[in-house]
Amino acid sequence: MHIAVIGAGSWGTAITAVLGQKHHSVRLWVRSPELSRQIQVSRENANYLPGCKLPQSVLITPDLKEAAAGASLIVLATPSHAVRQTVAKLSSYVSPETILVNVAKGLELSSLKRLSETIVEELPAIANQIAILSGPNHAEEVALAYPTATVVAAKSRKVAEYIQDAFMQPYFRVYTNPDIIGVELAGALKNIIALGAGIADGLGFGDNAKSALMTRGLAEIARLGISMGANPLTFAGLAGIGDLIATCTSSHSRNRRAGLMLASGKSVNEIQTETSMVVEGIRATKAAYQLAVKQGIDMPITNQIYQVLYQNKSPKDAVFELMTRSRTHEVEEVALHNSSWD
Ligand SMILES: NC(=O)C1=CN([C@@H]2O[C@H](COP(=O)(O)OP(=O)(O)OC[C@H]3O[C@@H](n4cnc5c(N)ncnc54)[C@H](O)[C@@H]3O)[C@@H](O)[C@H]2O)C=CC1
Ligand SMILES: O=C(CO)COP(=O)(O)O
Repeated sequence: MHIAVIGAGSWGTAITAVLGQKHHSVRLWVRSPELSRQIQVSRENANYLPGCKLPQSVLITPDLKEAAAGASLIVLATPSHAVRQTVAKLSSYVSPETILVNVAKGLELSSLKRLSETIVEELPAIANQIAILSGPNHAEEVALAYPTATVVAAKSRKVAEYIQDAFMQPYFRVYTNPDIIGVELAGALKNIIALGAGIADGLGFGDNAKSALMTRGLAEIARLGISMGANPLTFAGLAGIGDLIATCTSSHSRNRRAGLMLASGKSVNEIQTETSMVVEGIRATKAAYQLAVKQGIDMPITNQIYQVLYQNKSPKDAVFELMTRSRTHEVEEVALHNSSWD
């Protein structure tokens, strides 16, 4: 099996280590020729994941053709904003048998499409071989071979199981799920709530606030997801609550860290300038805000974070507005009709 990993940020590098320990033919595409040379020599990506040694067998290259041509499995590990353009460049190296798994978490801002939808548009010939891998997976911990679990979602069970087998390691356990919509939306939208978790921590709130934010955050993620065709149970799984717990509580989370910076009064521009790594939640908040309007779905936390990011609202005012909204039920009206109070 020849595997290409496209993108050498933290996650692409950690995934290359996982796959390189198991497979002989793994190629890593690095956008910057200079960084590619450095990794080739040191076997380590000092810019994005220092300390993670890549096996000698892994080929490191800045040449997309050399990485991807002839690959039976392509792992797409760029940030979400680069997915469409990267896939378009890959199209000449994809064969009718190629399987592609996207590991970026986000939405396309210009179209509000899920990333798998944009990939299918660019690679219609392999539409049924496109999958998503998502879950509570910080690259820093995967690099240390700490026990980790994740989910691969694909239309076809055969494709999902092919990817499951390719990735499975004693420290990296992969589950399958046919719900691409749910897995993909859960991964993209949890980053918004992670910004909120950072804000809550930065303002000095306690466990009650964090717990309420995560629980009600998941409720609005699920509400939007279900309106778009997701399976509600996916949000109770690794890609849903699992990823939300990891990202809202971890010191590794870039989105949570960005939330801390927002609480300290920094603007979005300042945060993006000071952070060399991608903070997906900043774009995801704008996309989800627009999607919620389009779908007619109430997403109060997303709405407040949107105002903090893009309309200069103070985090404290956002918290006050969330806490003093008009009273509501915990469970959706439609579900209340099926439950048992009188
Ligand atoms: N870091 C992590 O632990 C995890 C990250 N992810 C997701 O994986 C995706 C990639 O994240 P990271 O590897 O963490 O990013 P990173 O911030 O560590 O690195 C970003 C990488 O993207 C490259 N890049 C930036 N703009 C590009 C463009 N226009 N075209 C091609 N490449 C470009 C950079 O050169 C760099 O290699 C994100 O969607 C992230 O949410 C998912 C799970 C875990
Ligand atoms: O999705 C991720 C880990 O699963 C990465 O995003 P954060 O760094 O914000 O947690």
